[in-house]
Amino acid sequence: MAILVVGGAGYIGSHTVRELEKAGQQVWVFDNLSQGHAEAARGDRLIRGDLLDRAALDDALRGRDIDAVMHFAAFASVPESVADPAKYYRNNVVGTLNLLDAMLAAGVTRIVFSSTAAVYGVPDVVPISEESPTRPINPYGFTKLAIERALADYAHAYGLGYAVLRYFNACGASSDATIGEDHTPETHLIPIILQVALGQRESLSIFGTNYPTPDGTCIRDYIHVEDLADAHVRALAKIEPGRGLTYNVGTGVGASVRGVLDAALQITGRPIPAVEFPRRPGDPPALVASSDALQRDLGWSPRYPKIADVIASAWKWHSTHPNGYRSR
Ligand SMILES: NC(=O)c1ccc[n+]([C@@H]2O[C@H](COP(=O)([O-])OP(=O)(O)OC[C@H]3O[C@@H](n4cnc5c(N)ncnc54)[C@H](O)[C@@H]3O)[C@@H](O)[C@H]2O)c1
Ligand SMILES: O=c1ccn([C@@H]2O[C@H](COP(=O)(O)OP(=O)(O)O[C@H]3O[C@H](CO)[C@@H](O)[C@H](O)[C@H]3O)[C@@H](O)[C@H]2O)c(=O)[nH]1
Repeated sequence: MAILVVGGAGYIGSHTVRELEKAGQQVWVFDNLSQGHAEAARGDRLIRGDLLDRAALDDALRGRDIDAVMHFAAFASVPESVADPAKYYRNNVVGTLNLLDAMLAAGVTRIVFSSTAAVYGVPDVVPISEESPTRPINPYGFTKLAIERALADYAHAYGLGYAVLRYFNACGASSDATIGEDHTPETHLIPIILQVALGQRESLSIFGTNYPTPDGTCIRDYIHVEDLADAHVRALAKIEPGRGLTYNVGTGVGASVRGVLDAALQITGRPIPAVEFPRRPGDPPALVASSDALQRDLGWSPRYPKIADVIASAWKWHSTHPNGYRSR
């Protein structure tokens, strides 16, 4: 198959490109490099373009016999979406509708879409199954839920086939540590903790210590980026025209902010000072996935179920690339 990976120069997209190539697929990357890195994408297969530019999308999809799209391109920071929702609705919703329309015009009928645990808001029950109510508590989550709805309607009306993957917290790096996480500015917990361990930041700010969790800090389900990539390859193979699949992707095990910090202290053997701060707007107390459906239907299981292994993988990348892709 020929697959257009939109946002394929970014963190999760670039790892999925590798997994697709391992599976023998022909891959093209479409990315505006606003967050992504040319070094993370296959140079000769990188098409520089923007989701908001319909002509660029038409060009990318036509003439390459594209069979399917994997769509990673979005803005993805919860606090930023609270501060600047317009930026999120424009890129994540308008941009994606542009892509769907370009796909229909080019006769491309299969898409895997990066959704998020943020569609659940504050869940009634943890672990969260796909049937849990979707009630986002931040604009980022609403942008992803809006596209989930559009995909269902496009499937019904136009015969689009899709898989929605609701990722929990992506982390880690490729097993050979040649590609990994490099966001500017970095907002994610694990890279920030490792930057403190490397002496690049003075301390970790712990956002909220009075949540209704055992140690008072937020709990998240940290899913390794290669496990996410594997889920994409499996989901793509199951897509059928006019039908939609929706799966959570997580380990089923939660780790608190303090728990992640303790594991990082052990793995790095370095001092990691931490300072307590008030809660960050838009953060639910606990998000942990039930991925039973993904395991049952697609035969998927996480290769990195333990937080210590995830942090060790991230540490291998960050300690060998202290300045991300600029370290080369
Ligand atoms: N990182 C996580 O923990 C996480 C969790 C759940 C869902 N997601 C979703 O997964 C996807 C990928 O996340 P990531 O962490 O790899 O992010 P990322 O920022 O590393 O990758 C996104 C890529 O999309 C590109 N992009 C953004 N807007 C674009 C546009 N208008 N036109 C063309 N390219 C554009 C960026 O340059 C970047 O390369 C996102 O959709 C995100 O919402 C991420
Ligand atoms: O310096 C920091 C950074 C984060 N946190 C906390 O650590 C947890 C994880 O935060 P972060 O790594 O920023 O991820 P989330 O806000 O949980 O969001 C990620 O995970 C979501 C799915 O759960 C995705 O949708 C988002 O795109 C992705 O950024 C949260 O409780 C934060 O409050 C801190 O205490 N200090």
